[in-house]
Formats: sequence, C-alpha cells, structure tokens
Amino acid sequence: MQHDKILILDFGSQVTQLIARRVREAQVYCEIHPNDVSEDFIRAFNPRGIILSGSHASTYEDHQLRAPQQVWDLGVPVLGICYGMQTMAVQLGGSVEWSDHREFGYAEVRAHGHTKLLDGVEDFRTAEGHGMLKVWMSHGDKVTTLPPGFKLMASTPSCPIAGMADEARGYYAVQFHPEVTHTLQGHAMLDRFVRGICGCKGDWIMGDYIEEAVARIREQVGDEEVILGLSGGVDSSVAAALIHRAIGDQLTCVFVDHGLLRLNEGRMVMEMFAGRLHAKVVHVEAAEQFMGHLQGVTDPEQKRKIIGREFVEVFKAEAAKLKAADASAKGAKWLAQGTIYPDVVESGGTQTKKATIKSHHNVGGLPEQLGLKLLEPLRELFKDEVRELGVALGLPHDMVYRHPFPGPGLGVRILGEVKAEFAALLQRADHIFIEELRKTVDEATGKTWYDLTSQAFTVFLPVKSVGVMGDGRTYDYVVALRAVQTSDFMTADWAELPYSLLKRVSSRIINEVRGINRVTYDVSSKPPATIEWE
Ligand SMILES: Nc1ncnc2c1ncn2[C@@H]1O[C@H](COP(=O)(O)OP(=O)(O)OP(=O)(O)O)[C@@H](O)[C@H]1O
Ligand SMILES: O=c1[nH]c(=O)c2[nH+]cn([C@@H]3O[C@H](COP(=O)(O)O)[C@@H](O)[C@H]3O)c2[nH]1
Ligand SMILES: NC(=O)CC[C@H](N)C(=O)O
Ligand SMILES: [Mg+2]
Repeated sequence: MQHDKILILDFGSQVTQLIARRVREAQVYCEIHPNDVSEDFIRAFNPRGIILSGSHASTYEDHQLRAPQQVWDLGVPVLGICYGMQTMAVQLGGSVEWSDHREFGYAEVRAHGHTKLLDGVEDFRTAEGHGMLKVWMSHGDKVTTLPPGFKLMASTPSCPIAGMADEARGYYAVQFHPEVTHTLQGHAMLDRFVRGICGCKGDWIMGDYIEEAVARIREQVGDEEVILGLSGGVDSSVAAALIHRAIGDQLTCVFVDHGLLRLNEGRMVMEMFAGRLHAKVVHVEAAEQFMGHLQGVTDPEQKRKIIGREFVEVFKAEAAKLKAADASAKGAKWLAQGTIYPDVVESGGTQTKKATIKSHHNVGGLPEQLGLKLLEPLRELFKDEVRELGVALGLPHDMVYRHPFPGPGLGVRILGEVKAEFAALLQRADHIFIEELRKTVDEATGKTWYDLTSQAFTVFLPVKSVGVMGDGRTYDYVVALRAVQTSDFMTADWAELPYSLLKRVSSRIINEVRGINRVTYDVSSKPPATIEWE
C-alpha cells in the first residue's frame, strides 16, 4: 500500500522527533531525514509536503545549512518551523537578522489576515477582534524582510514577523514551535498543514497497518526461519505477535530466564505466548549460568558486561540447536528485533560523542556474530504506535501498557554482588509495590498510579539495619522504592506518590517479606541521578 507521506528535514533541533509525533497523530505517515539528503532521495521519497525543522544555528553564520533546491522545485507545500522559517526566508529572497531581544518560552501571537493554516485556529480573541494563539518560542534571530510573494501571517510585539505565508505556492512558516504541547493549537496547525494543505488522506492507522506489515514480513522472509529474543517487554512482545501473525511456526521465540526477572514473569510470558497465541517459545532456564558468572562481581559496569555477554552465549547456543534440530538443515536465517523509530533516529546521523554513563544491554549486536539477517518490523513506529498495534493484535492491555524493564533486569537493581537470595526478596517486595500502584486510583485524574508513573520498581540495598517487630529485635535488609515520571527517559522527575500509598506499600513489604525491615523512597531526579541505581 502506498501511503501519503510527509518528509521532515532535520536541521538539528532538539524537538524534531516531536514534529513527527504530531504528524503521526494526524494519522499521516512521515519520516525524519537530515537536511542535506540528496535531491534524488527527495524525488524518490515523493512527499505530499515537506516540513523544515528548527536548529541551534543561525542563517547568517552557517551558510551551508539550507534546504536542498529540490524542496522548492518539487511543487509541494512546505512548512518552516523556527530555523526552518528563517532558512525559507533567506533562500527565497527575504532576510534574517540577529536580535538583541531573545524570546524563550511562553508567548502570545496575533494572527494576521486569512490563511489556510491559521484561519479559525485560535486560543482567544482580543477586544479588537484579533485571533490570538498561546505558543512556545525559542529563538534569538528573526525574519526582518518578507521574501517576494509572502504576506504576514502572525506577529508578537518583539517579533513583528512571527509567521508568513505564500499561499499560491503553499509555503507557510512560523517562528514558534507548533510541535511542542505548550503551543496549545500546535496539533491543530500541523493537522491542518498535512491534511488540509498537503491533502494527505490520514491513512496511517495501526489496525489497518497490521495487514500491510504482515504482507511485508511474508515477502521478506519467504519460507525461512526466524528467531526472536522475547523479553516480555512491550517492543519484543508486539514484534513477536506481529511476526507470528505473519509466518506462524516459522518463528521461534527465545525467552531467557536469567534468574533476574520480575516475580512470576516466566510463567506469565509462557502462558501468554505459548498458551494463548500458540507461538513456539523456547524457555531457556539460564539462572545458574548467569548467577555463576556474576558470583563475586560487584562493579556495575562489569555486571552489565557479563550479563550482555551471557545473553549472546545463550542465543548462539539456541541458534545452533535450532539448526541441528532442523531436518532440512536450513536453520534460522533471520534474527527479529523490536527496534522502534526512536532507536533508529537516536542512533543515526547527527549524534555527538557522549560520555558513557552506563552500557545499556539488550541483544543488539548479535546478528554479526550469528550470521543472521535482521528483521525489524517496528522500526518505523513510535512507542505509542507500537502499543496501539499490540492492542490491535489482541495482546492484553496490561501487557502492552507495562513499564519498561531493562535487559539486565534485577541484576542492576541489586546493588553490588548479585545473589539468588537477594533476588528472591526483591522480587516479592517489587511485586507488592507494583500491585499497590495498580490498585490505587488518583481521584483527580481517575487513573491508577501505575498509569500515572512512567517506571516504578524496587531496589535491593545489601545493608542491614536494626528494627523491632513483635517485641523482638530484627537486623534485616533495606529496600528503596523508585517511581519516576518522564516522557523520554532522558530526564525524569521522581513521582509525588501519595503518602497513604507509600505507607501501605511499606507496611506490606515489611510484614510480608521476611528479611526486609526497612523501606525508603528515592527522591532524586534524573539528572543528576539516573533512573536505575546501577
Ligand atoms: N530475558 C530476555 N530474553 C530474551 N530476550 C531479551 C530478554 N531481555 C531483553 N531481551 C531482548 O533485548 C531487547 C531490548 O530490550 P528492551 O528492554 O529495550 O525492549 P523490550 O523489553 O522489548 O521492551 P521494553 O522497552 O518495553 O522493556 C528486547 O526487545 C529483547 O529482544
Ligand atoms: O534494555 C535496557 N537495557 C539496559 O541495560 C538498561 N539500562 C537502563 N535501562 C532503562 O533505560 C531507561 C533509562 O535508565 P537510566 O536513567 O538508568 O540510564 C530506564 O527505563 C531503564 O530501565 C535499560 N534498558
Ligand atoms: N529554535 C530555533 O530553530 C532557533 C533558530 C535560530 N538559531 C534562532 O535563535 O532564532
Ligand atoms: Mg525490556
């Protein structure tokens, strides 16, 4: 199926991904590519419209950072946002200047004249009858001369040209950021642009996408065998359900129990996938192997490396077994992964060198060592689209809306040396915390505290403290509860859980988990802390 497509050219803004999110919410397919893609690429992409993102750069300092000429030759509508507006102005004959008045944050913008983009889109009206918009601004430079053919579309007192349009050519530009949620009508504007102005149909719907994805997987894979690392997390579960829908028993899922999973996780995953979906799942009991190699190791990075290495070992062994068991000696030719669009965007192009805070581990990097081709059916989707797809595939809501769980599991939630007895205590304490979060409804929003937090878990501290229970002295371990709210996991705030909830969790853990006599709550944000403790 051919979808109508929007091309987003990225000039390096921090919020380019959000443009794509908003366009997808308007049910229009779009992709983000670097601003300097080749003209052939643009022609082949065949967009119905193009959006130019913001940037940290200035047009009068960086003379190379421009939209390719093809953008203006293609004859499709173009929307410039912030730097995208400034480069549009400069490239089409207007001008941009440095301004001593920087605007950062909330602003009120007045709409001028009638344009297809802003007509009827407003937050309030002034006494004089001007339509006003509440927006988010982040700029120092501004357009000072309109390019020929353009008219004024919006202004603020300090930025007289805050929006401009050449409607005959379908060119629109705004100095503010419609992609961030602080711009209240931003969603409406982007929807207007992609559907109303570019004429995209709005055919990007997850329920319909299943059929298309299934056909594509069948075509790619043919009659070959696929293996997939199944973690019970959202991405790998949805990938498994989708691939299973496409090729049935040609898919073998490998679920590795390293002894560091959540309570009852192994049973839950097997019931779901083997029991309900009738997918082939190999349940690898590898607790001894992982625990054996972790014995005596206390350094967090070393623990992560060992766990990553053992994942690879298990996979190699399972792939070899599969090959040996296959009478036709074909064996698995494909490794499926739950890679999603943010993974693709974050690992592509414009990344700067960053310090290693911790080495995240999953089974990425496997294909080279295994000699398998890579199957990544979710690589075009954002997390919430993956979730919608999961629901459309019939996975239960609770599974699809789970908090993420790191590959190394409880291995990075037991500080210092990992021991089976610590894991057993932690599993039970964590289970109580999650159960109470799921049960407790916030009156103001009507949502459970599980849904109001992005990630919540319990950390085991290998220190003992003194307590008193039933008139006797206890000398037992301490756990910390952690609950955070975040949209991207790059920064996070600790969640302001109700005291009554914390009280119930604490008293249940201390009463029900013998071996723990003290519960604390982690009140650190990221940064400077990280979400996990190791
Ligand atoms: N216990 C495991 N057994 C098999 N594969 C695993 C296991 N843990 C992690 N993986 C693999 O590592 C990948 C990356 O893990 P990651 O936690 O980023 O994603 P996820 O578990 O699929 O989803 P979520 O982000 O919701 O936890 C998984 O998709 C899965 O293929
Ligand atoms: O698949 C994963 N493998 C890992 O090794 C790993 N380490 C951290 N995380 C998750 O990443 C997010 C950010 O965590 P940090 O603030 O602790 O770095 C949080 O959601 C963490 O749970 C991992 N996920
Ligand atoms: N966010 C942006 O795109 C800013 C563009 C430009 N550097 C300015 O400050 O005006
Ligand atoms: Mg996971």
